[in-house]
Amino acid sequence: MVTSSAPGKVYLFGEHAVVYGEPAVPCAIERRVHVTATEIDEGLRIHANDLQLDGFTVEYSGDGESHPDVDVAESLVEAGMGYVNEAVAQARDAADAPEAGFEISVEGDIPLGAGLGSSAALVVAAIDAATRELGVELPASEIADRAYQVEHEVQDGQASRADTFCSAMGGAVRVEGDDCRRLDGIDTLPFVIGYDGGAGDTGALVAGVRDLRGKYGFAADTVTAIGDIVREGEAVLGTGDYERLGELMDFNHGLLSALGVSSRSLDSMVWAARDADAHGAKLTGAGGGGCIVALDETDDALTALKYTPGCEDVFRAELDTDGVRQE
Ligand SMILES: Nc1ncnc2c1ncn2[C@@H]1O[C@H](COP(=O)(O)OP(=O)(O)O)[C@@H](O)[C@H]1O
Ligand SMILES: C[C@@](O)(CCOP(=O)(O)O)CC(=O)O
Ligand SMILES: [Mg+2]
Repeated sequence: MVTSSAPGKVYLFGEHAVVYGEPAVPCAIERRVHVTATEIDEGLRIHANDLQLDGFTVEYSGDGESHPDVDVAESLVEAGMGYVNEAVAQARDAADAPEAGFEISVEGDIPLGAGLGSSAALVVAAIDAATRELGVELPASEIADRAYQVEHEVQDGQASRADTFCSAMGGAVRVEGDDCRRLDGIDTLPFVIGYDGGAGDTGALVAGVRDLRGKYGFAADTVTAIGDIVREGEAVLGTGDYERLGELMDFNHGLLSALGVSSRSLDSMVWAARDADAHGAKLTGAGGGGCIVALDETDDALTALKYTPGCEDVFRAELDTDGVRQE
């Protein structure tokens, strides 16, 4: 039996645009998914107590064919099983053990579908735990690559390498197409996260941006402009100039909003943080609902968000310099 964990992330800059080859800077946070893998004779049994959908807590176990008997959209359950099925397929492939059976248990403290990268953390931790259980230790870069293949597959060909690379390596990273690297010397950033209790459909939101980008030249220009913000932002990152970083985060949020991926509750949390004098605030991840990230080393944004209607949870998230690890 092996347990591995991997962190979630926030995007300082660049989500969505990264899908079209612009750079992005995601940062790992100290919220993790833990996956325990135990080799069994054959098949796949999955326990995922965290798969909370519309207030239901679901525990399912399946062999990839059967479905749990729960009153939630089958597509959501299939997606949840899909990530684990594909991660296990990658582990079998990496360990050259095509017939290996597994019991997989998943638990974590990252809200699902909220822009904090729970899917990437799940896949990265699952590949690490399952390969180690088979006696194979993969380098983090290979786990990142295999986890990307999984997200790409499960999300219908719509995924960048950003989430999976960040979760595997930890820290602040920079991803531009296939070029993925860790940014050295970034040990701390004062992240405050506001969560509206909701979730966005990553695939549908990415498809919406893709359609707008195809339809209007100015939408394609907006995607390029997000890339410009990232290029400006990465130059500022090492200086610790939170004022400028915040200004760029605000601009990034405006452009994401123009691309149609914000929501009323995300906007209201962003404005609550700004009104409380955070350096800046933006949605993180696919959007539609879920989380915002603000930059504030005081408790002011934290307190303001606590009293913001529509904000269900607020917490400080430390930058996690550790990526995937065995527990
Ligand atoms: N702890 C978990 N247990 C089961 N499934 C999970 C878990 N964490 C993530 N998932 C899967 O990942 C999906 C969320 O991924 P996604 O929509 O990309 O949002 P995000 O990555 O921002 O959380 C969930 O709907 C579920 O299918
Ligand atoms: C919108 C996107 O840039 C990030 C999605 O992040 P999340 O799954 O919502 O945490 C998609 C991607 O990069 O694969
Ligand atoms: Mg995801």
